[in-house]
Amino acid sequence: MSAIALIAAPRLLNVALGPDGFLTTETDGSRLKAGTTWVVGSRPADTCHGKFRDGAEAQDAIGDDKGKAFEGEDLMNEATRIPPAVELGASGEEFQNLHEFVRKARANLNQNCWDYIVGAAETETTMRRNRMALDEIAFRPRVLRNVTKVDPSVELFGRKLRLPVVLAPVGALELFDPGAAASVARGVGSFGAAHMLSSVSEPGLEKTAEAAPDALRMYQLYVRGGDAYVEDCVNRATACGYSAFCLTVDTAHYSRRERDIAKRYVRASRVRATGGDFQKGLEWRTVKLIKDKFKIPLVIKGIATAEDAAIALDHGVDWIYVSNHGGRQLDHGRGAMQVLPEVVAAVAGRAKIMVDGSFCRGTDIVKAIASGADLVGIGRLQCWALAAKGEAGIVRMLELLEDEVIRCLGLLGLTSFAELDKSYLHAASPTNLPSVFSAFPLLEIEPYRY
Ligand SMILES: Cc1cc2nc3c(=O)[nH]c(=O)nc-3n(C[C@H](O)[C@H](O)[C@H](O)COP(=O)(O)O)c2cc1C
Repeated sequence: MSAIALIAAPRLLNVALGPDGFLTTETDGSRLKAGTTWVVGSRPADTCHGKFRDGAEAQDAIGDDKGKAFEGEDLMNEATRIPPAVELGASGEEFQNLHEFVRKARANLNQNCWDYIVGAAETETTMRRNRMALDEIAFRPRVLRNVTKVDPSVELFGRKLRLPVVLAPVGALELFDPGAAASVARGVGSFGAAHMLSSVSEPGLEKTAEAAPDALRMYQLYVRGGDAYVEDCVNRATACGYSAFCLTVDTAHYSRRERDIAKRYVRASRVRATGGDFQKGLEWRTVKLIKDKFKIPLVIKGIATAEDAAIALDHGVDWIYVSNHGGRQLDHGRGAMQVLPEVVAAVAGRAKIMVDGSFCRGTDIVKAIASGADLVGIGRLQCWALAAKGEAGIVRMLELLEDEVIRCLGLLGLTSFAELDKSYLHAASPTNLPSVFSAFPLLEIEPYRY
């Protein structure tokens, strides 16, 4: 029996899924009464797989069987699908808003690890433009449409994802959690989103695959060796069941991270890094080599112009990843959401598109998909969630993003991403100054300077 949380008015009960498919209270084993509202975390009653270790199993148990399981009990009538007001803020979950991960991460991390997450290149202008570009988009909602049931899932790589979200490649995740990328991949797998493993994060390609064999995993490489090295990496990724191979191409030179320089601090993994000249010397020839020799879908991460998107298409690249590395590489670049429209136009449906850069809220994800992206990368927010609560933090972060996305789509008058397009967006003036935290106005982080 799998336990989930039940809210009946303000009383919190534990309920379990019995072998007959009915939900029963754990205290006395009685079946739930008609009209009882139950939720898992902050999510509506009919998407309760988040609490289960194995999302697929739970979806089978509850999602698919719900007609039979709840017939006669009237639990799944239209009225009870909508979570009650008491659910938000009273579900017993430790993290109820996304900004709570940031606050907890700040408390858990030392200054060097904290700066590694929040910092960017030089004046950190590109990073702030990422946020500004998102804030410069407003919604045009439609009303009086039945949005009782909103499904934010999408199909990619031949499988269903609960959200169009990939946890972006992040190096040195071991600074935030001992399980590092394995914890992230497991969390992503149990939730049902996608993960991209960085070649410079522990525990590495094979061990991360072993930790989350069923998760939708992609592998991102910094090219720090010759052709044989690249080919070996593609072979290993393919053998370990990664669904795509990614080259990050916006890191020809490592940027000036002035927070670190000011402290005279160099991260241990940077001291150990070798092969920087291969990164500097990288050319389209390597893209051609991979496409000519291998079948695995290829992602190019760090595309920032329509011109380079077009060259990538000429090389048969499968995914264009619009990114400026979270503003951590070239300073004074454009915000990712300023770049996305010209890339979408150049690609014209001939490849899939990922985008990242300051995506921290459900509304951000909806804006990207409305603008033509297929998958949205989450960078810093992933680090904060991992530093706050490890694997469980990753799952909870995704649950909260899902909750925000469902509410956003519903309030736009939409029941799925398939119905979303640019007509739901409008140019707008931002209302606040952008910063690495400005998606979370309730957050107070003690200011500091170097
Ligand atoms: C701490 C940290 C480490 C990162 N390491 C990598 C990496 O190893 N490879 C890579 O392609 N991108 C790396 N990135 C960039 C992310 O993949 C992503 O492009 C960026 O974080 C998105 O912006 P956001 O953090 O504002 O969401 C890193 C980002 C952060 C915050």
